[in-house]
Amino acid sequence: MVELAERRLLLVHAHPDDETINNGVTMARYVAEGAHVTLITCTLGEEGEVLVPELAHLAADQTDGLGRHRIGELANAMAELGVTDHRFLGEAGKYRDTGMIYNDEGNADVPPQTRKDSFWQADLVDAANDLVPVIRELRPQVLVTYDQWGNYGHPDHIKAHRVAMYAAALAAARSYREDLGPAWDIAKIYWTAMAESPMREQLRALRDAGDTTTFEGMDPDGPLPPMITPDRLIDCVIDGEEFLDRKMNAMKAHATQITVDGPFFALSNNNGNQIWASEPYRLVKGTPAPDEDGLEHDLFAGL
Ligand SMILES: CC(=O)N[C@H]1[C@@H](O[C@@H]2[C@H](O)[C@H](O)[C@@H](O)[C@H](O)[C@H]2O)O[C@H](CO)[C@@H](O)[C@@H]1O
Ligand SMILES: [Zn+2]
Repeated sequence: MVELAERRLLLVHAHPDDETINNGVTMARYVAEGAHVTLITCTLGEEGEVLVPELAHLAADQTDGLGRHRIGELANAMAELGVTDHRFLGEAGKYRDTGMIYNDEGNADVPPQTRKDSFWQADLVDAANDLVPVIRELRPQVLVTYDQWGNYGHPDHIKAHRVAMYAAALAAARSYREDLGPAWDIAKIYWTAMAESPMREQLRALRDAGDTTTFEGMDPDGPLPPMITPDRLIDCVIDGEEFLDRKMNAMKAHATQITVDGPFFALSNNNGNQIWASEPYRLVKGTPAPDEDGLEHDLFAGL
């Protein structure tokens, strides 16, 4: 078993706010347990919406200052979670937020009007070469990123997945780019996920409470969108009620993106603690080491 102090976790996300939404409890828990937690964020989120009226001028089609502003939001969110090592891929602003241009099931046919400096347009090898030295420097035992569809089809999420998975393979190749540091093979790779039954439970709670707008159109007993993973495909669940407050405060730090009356908080207002205090994962590389319930409850299990 890897000693607590020696445990190193690397997370690769597309925009500021994704890390907290998907893995806030996980990050806070491992920091509290003494692991080294590193977040790589691939873009500044320049094309995001601005939910704070007084900051509307920051929008991409106005002063285009949102990306710089979200650096501060991310720093505040990381302070809430206790994460001290958070970096931008390459450097802050190197890869620009592509914008919300949905892909059907991750097909890479994003419309040509995507900006040339967008993350989606970045050369995959060049972007991976910005991550390989970080992997070889940190030598993490565990990597977390999105699935092949970026979990919900956003092109920056899909690209972050591709860069993370490709960089993990390149970093492990002894003969690849010795100038980028000694090879390092990450033992376990997980894709962050949203599990079916907790989502159905929360949808039921919301609908029972009369909320028909949050996750509009999703029926607790009907078909769910592809972003929701069937329970049988979940390998690990990180629970942490004791870290939920930190996660919710970190979500609030991303004020231009997440409002307390929006869907992310609606569930917490309606007994949604379970959904936000429980973070599911799919193990895509490494040997599973499940507990008696058939699930892992530690990303470092078996190491
Ligand atoms: C969670 C996440 O990935 N957020 C992205 C996403 O934001 C969405 C986008 O602004 C869309 O226009 C809104 O309707 C939706 O509510 C938002 O979640 O895409 C942004 C632009 O690429 C990105 O900055 C943001 O971080
Ligand atoms: Zn995102």
